[in-house]
Parts: sequence; structure tokens; C-alpha cells
Amino acid sequence: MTVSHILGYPRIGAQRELKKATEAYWKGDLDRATLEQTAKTLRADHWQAQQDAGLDLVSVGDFAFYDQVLNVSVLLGAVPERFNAAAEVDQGDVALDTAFRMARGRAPSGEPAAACEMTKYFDTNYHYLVPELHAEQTFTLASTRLFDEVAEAQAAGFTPKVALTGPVTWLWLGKQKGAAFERLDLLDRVLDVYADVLTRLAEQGVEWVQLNEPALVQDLPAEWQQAFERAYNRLQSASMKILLATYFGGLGDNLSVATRLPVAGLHVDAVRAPEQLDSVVDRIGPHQVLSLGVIDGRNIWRADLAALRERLMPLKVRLGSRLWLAPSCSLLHVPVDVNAEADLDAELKSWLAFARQKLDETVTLARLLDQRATNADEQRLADATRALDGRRDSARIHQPAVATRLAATTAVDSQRATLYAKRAQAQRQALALPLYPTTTIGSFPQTDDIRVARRAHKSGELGTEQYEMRMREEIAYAVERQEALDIDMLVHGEAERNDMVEYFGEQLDGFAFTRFGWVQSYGSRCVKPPVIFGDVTRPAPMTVRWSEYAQSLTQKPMKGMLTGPVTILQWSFVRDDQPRETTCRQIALALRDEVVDLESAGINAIQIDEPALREGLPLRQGEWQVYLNWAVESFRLSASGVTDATQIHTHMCYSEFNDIIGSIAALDADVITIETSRSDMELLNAFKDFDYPNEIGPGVYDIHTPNLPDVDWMVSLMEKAAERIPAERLWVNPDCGLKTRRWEEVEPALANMVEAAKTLRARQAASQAEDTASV
Ligand SMILES: CN1c2c(nc(N)[nH]c2=O)NC[C@@H]1CNc1ccc(C(=O)N[C@@H](CCC(=O)N[C@@H](CCC(=O)N[C@@H](CCC(=O)O)C(=O)O)C(=O)O)C(=O)O)cc1
Ligand SMILES: N[C@@H](CCS)C(=O)O
Ligand SMILES: [Zn+2]
Repeated sequence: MTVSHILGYPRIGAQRELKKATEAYWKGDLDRATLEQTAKTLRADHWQAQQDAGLDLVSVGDFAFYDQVLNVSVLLGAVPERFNAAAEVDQGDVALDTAFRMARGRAPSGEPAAACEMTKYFDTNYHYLVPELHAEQTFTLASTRLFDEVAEAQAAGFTPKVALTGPVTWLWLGKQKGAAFERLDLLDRVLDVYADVLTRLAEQGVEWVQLNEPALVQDLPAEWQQAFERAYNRLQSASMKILLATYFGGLGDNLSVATRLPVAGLHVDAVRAPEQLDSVVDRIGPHQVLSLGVIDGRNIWRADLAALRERLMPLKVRLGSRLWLAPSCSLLHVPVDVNAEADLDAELKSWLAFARQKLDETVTLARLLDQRATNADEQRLADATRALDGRRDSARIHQPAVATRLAATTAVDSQRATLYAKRAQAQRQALALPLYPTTTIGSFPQTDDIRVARRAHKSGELGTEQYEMRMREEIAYAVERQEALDIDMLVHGEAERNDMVEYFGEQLDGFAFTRFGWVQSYGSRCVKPPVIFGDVTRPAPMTVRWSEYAQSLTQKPMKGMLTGPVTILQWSFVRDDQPRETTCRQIALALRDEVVDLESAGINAIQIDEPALREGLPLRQGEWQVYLNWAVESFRLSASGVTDATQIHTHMCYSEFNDIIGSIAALDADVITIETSRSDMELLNAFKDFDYPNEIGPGVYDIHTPNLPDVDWMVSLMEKAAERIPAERLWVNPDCGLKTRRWEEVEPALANMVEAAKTLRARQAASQAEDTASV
């Protein structure tokens, strides 16, 4: 029999129950027992859904109040000292509030402390909390939560397979702190605790533990490859079967490492890397299970069950009951249930499968391979084939004019008419900005009031005209505040946007959007990625009326605000019937029209955000350049339709930029605002070494903390920046948008920022006066 299972299920809840309960708990509106009860109910519902669908095992250990990597840090007792939790660690019972303080710096109980760093999980839009590692670190089994959840599942009659980030990937994702050392030196200490965990799970009667090791799909130094052997030799035991799970790509040069490990089973991604199947099957040990990730865990398209059955049948014949089937990765990265989408048109809906539907697809496929398909399975197979045929032939997907326009674009279209140095002169004249001009990244606080108005508008309670008036009031308020703060280049504040990608998705043809298609982005925060199903066009201007109105309220330059083509692509569910680069260029052309319209409406500076440019990089370095070429070209295509005097800005944040600095320069944006404050301007070394030619606004304060940034500190940061980049090419701005902050925090922070810029100007004027006097 073919075992069917999943690597993990979305934990946030079909109605975002976990988000709502957790946020209420943080606010003090819900007690801990009720929060725990909500979580317990969700876990039970999710296990029930897996069992009802017919899966052979249910996934335990995929639940987290905040993040699954943080869960392992807590399990291992890797709680940084500043959280004052040594006693909790020693007692083997780290409190939930301690984990929340690690994640967010504060919790209903305990002293606030600087939160742990958060960063993107591989190439996803999910963020994990970075384990902090230091040379003297010790580890101990410091939480019983995992074991409690196993007991909970067993008591409810489920057969659990436990899922956990594996030891090598946990270290791989960690960051060394303090004195220099190699984090791999900690491996043996980490393994001692993993061994205890496995022993304890075996005592509970757990048969299978899935250790997630996606690090194996990346380029690994030799010592990290060897670490896998060391780790899994140490962890092998007679009483516990380990399923080593790899996903998000192929094993590539780690193939022999992975297939030599003494584990009972291996899971590989057959969606991202179908080409690896035959070589994996050839190398897998004669008694090992091979779990094939055949249902796409990263996208929402319905699976082609007939084609999969045909492809998998020979493997079934070879592997027999050693073949397992699963989605490619955890279903954390897709929304919960397409059936909740009552407003989505029936044809489009029939093309989609969310987490709930992917359970059914996995089970049906397993039963088809076993020749034990039920009538319902046969029906599902027929429905899938019909839907896919319909999708392939659908007139709504292809718009010939889009292909024609794309084919007619040439290299000239992705180039500004003149070089930066010449454009800069025209822009200086048009914009008349002071030295060290101040600006912000785009969004101002998304207050409850704004969201309530939007909700009322969506439900029909508030008419479009009234809603637009409300948004205009917000824009006017943001402009007035910025004027009072004496900021030099203003923004309209993005009040009208639910999200920087969803907002554009709602207005572009070729995109569909959902009502409940939430996916966890970090902690309790979710995003609702639009679905790109067809050729992309812009039926009407999307932002022009807001920017035009905002500009009418001030003499200062108003910056237009768009999300760039790569970020829209990266944060959407993208059609799988044409190359991603083609879809990206289509989006770029739609945005190009918007950029040109903004210019015609009198907007002299336009920011095209690309925070996801780095995240889109393939996980293997060998594939980077091809991606960067089309990503950069798409950005330039969107930006290059304007005259010299129009200043193009871009913005990037919370990514590792050093290794793509050449591509950032190739964007040829006149100004880039970039997150740097947490790295103490070190990032600018890369810009200096590269001789970055255009203007830069290195973020001078971290918008994720409510703490007030100090004027002197910002001045000193900018002085460090000026050692690397000439002052006349520097801007002063925060790290990122201010939508998650409150006005009470934003105003004093920006007042200090403006004061810092004025101090810098005064110092520059004084030093110039001194130079003149000494000549
Ligand atoms: C910059 N970031 C972004 C990423 N990805 C994106 N797609 N967008 C981003 O901005 N990736 C990297 C980072 C991640 N950062 C964040 C930061 C903040 C959030 C966030 O606050 N998410 C909100 C949801 C935002 C939103 O869409 N709000 C809606 C209201 C939604 C709502 O609650 N609706 C009602 C129902 C309405 C109805 O249809 O009837 C409800 O459910 O009750 C809005 O403003 O209109 C969050 O709350 O999680 C995300 C990522
Ligand atoms: N313009 C956006 C960029 C976020 S990365 C904002 O300010 O929120
Ligand atoms: Zn940002």
C-alpha cells in the first residue's frame, strides 16, 4: 500500500483563528488558557481533516504559536541570556511568554528585551526567527510542548508522524554571535538533545519522525555535507524511524550525501525537481522508504492526477510499499480551503487546490497507484482532467495583444534615455531638494479606523464615494503631518492599500483575488497573495488619482508609490503554464504604463518597491544570473518610460544584499532606499566597494521597534554613510514603511530624523565655510 502523508498543515486556521486569539492575548484581551484551548481545537481540527481525507499519518509538531524554527530553539533551550529564562530552561519548561518575547521583544509577562532577528525562510515569503548561537552555548531539553502535542493527538485516536526542523538545518539557519567560532562546532551538543527527543518520542510510541533538512537543496560547503553524515549516524536508532525531508528544490550535488544517510526514509521534492526522481530511485537503499513530494506545496494549481499516475506507476512497480506520496513541502505556504471562496468564479475555482484539497489529491493519487480507487477518487480524477483541459483552452488566459506588445519590446525600452549623471542634473533642477533630503518609504500607520472603513466598503455598508473620501482624509492628514515635520519629499501614505501586492492584484487583469486565502508571513501576520492566472494588463490607472490628490495639497515633491514587477510576481501565486520571466515582463509593462501616467499627472518622483528581488533568487547560486538578468530587465522595463527629470526611486529591505550589489546597480534607479540601520551601515561597504554610482537612502532607524530613535545616533550613522558614499548622493529615511506602527510612535521618530538631517546639513555648511576660509 502507498502511504500518503503531508509534511505540515497551515496552523493559522481557516478563519485566522490563531492570529486573532494570539493578538488578543498579546493585548491582554484573552487569557492564556483560552489561547491554549484555541490552539488545541485548531490542532484537533487539522488532524481530523487529515484523517477524514484518508491520509495514513497525521502531522504533529507542525503547530507553532509563532514559528516552527523558534519552537526548536526553545526545545533545545537555545534562549538568549537577555530573556532571563535560565531557570525555565533548567526546569525543562520554557514559558510561552518567553517564546513570545524572543519573537517580538515583549509579551504579557516578563521584561521586554530586543527580539531575535527574523528573516526569510529559504525562497519563501515566510519569515523565521534566527537561532542565536555562541561559542559557549549549551543545550538541554527545555520544553515539553512537542511531547504534549503527541500525547494530545494519540489521546484523540490519531496516528502521529512528528515533524521537526532537523539539527543540521537548524544550525544552518542560525547566526553566530559574539567571539568568532564555527557554528558547526555546536553540532554534537545539539545532537545530544535531538537524541533525547527521539528517545522520548519512541517511548511515547511514535514510529516515524520527519526531520526537515531543506538545507540539502542548497550549495553546501564540504564540512556541512559531512555534518549530515555525523548527525544521522549519531541519531540512528532501532526504536525510531527517521524520514529525512528535503524540499524547495533538488538534491543536486548533495544527492549521494542524502541517499547514503542511515535513515529509514527520504522525502524529495518532485515538483520543483522532477528530474531527480530516477537518480534518487536508483540510489535509495533497498529497505528505505522514498516519499515523493508530487503535489505542489508552494502553489495553488490543481494537480494533473492523470499525468502523475502515469509518471508514478513505473516507480510504484519498482518500489512497492516503499513508495510514499505527499505534497512537495509543508502546506504552510498555501491557503487553507478553496471551498470557502464563495465569490470566486466557478471556472477559476475549478482550477485551484488549497491545503484542504491537496490532502484529497495526495490520497486519491495513492489509491489510484494501488488500484484501490473509490468512486470518489475516479470522480476526482475525471474532474481534475476536465478542469485542466478547460484551463489550457480557456480564452480568458491568453490575450494576444499582450504577447504582441511583449514581442515588440527591445533593449531600448528597458533603458533610460540618458545616464544617471545627466538625469541627476535635470532632477536637481526639477526637485530643488536640500543636501541630505529626507523622505519616508511610503506607508503611514494602517490604523484600525482605516481597516474598519475598508471592511465596511467591502461589505457594501460604505459606498465607494464615501470610502474614497475617507481615504482622501487620511492622505490629507499624512501630508499635513509630513509638512509639519518638514520632510522634503512626501508620500501619500498608502492608506488605500490593504497590502502592497494584493492592492495591485485587485486592479490588474489576469489576476484573481480571494477572500480567505490567507498565508502566514510571520508570527500572527498574514498575507493574501493574488492568483495570476492569465496574461496581465492594466485596464485603468491604479494609483494616479491618489498621488495627484496628494500632490495637490503641497508644494513639496510628492513621491508616487508602486510595487515593482518582481515583488508582485514573488508575492503572488504565479501561473505555471509559462515561464515566470514572461509573467514578470507582462507585469512590468502594465506598471510602465502606470509610471508614465503618474509622470503625466505631474508626479516628479516615483518609487518602485522591490523588497522581494533578493528573495526571488534561486536557492542554487549557479542559477542566479539567469534570474537576475530577467528580474533587472523587468524592473527597468517598468521604470524607463519617463523623461530625465523624473526621478525613479526603488526600495529594498530585510535581505542580504552584498552578493547582488551588481544587479542592484544595474536597476539604474536614481535613488535606492535600503534597510541598513541594524547592520550599522556595514552594508554600505558593498556599495562603496562596488563604486555604486547613484543616490542612496540608507535607513537610519528600524521601523520594527517602537523605541524612539536618537538624533545623535542617526547623525553618526549618516556620518558613517558619508565616509562611504559622497554626501551629495545620500538621503535620510527610515528602514521601511511605517504601516505597522502607530502615529504616536511615528511622529517623534520622524521629527528626530529630520533634526538629524538638519544637523548634518549644518555640519556640512560649517566644514565648507572652514575650507573656504582656509583657502
Ligand atoms: C513587507 N512585507 C510584505 C510581504 N508580503 C506582502 N504580500 N506584503 C507585505 O507588505 N512580505 C514581507 C513583509 C511581511 N510583512 C508584513 C507586514 C504586515 C502584514 C500585515 O499586517 N498583515 C495583515 C493583513 C493585511 C491586510 O490585508 N489587511 C486588510 C484587512 C484584512 C482583514 O482583516 N479583513 C477582514 C475581512 C474583510 C472582508 O473581506 O470582509 C477580516 O478578516 O476580518 C486591509 O487592510 O484591508 C494581518 O492582519 O495579518 C503582513 C506582512
Ligand atoms: N512602500 C512600502 C514598502 C514596504 S517594503 C511601504 O512603505 O510599506
Ligand atoms: Zn520595506
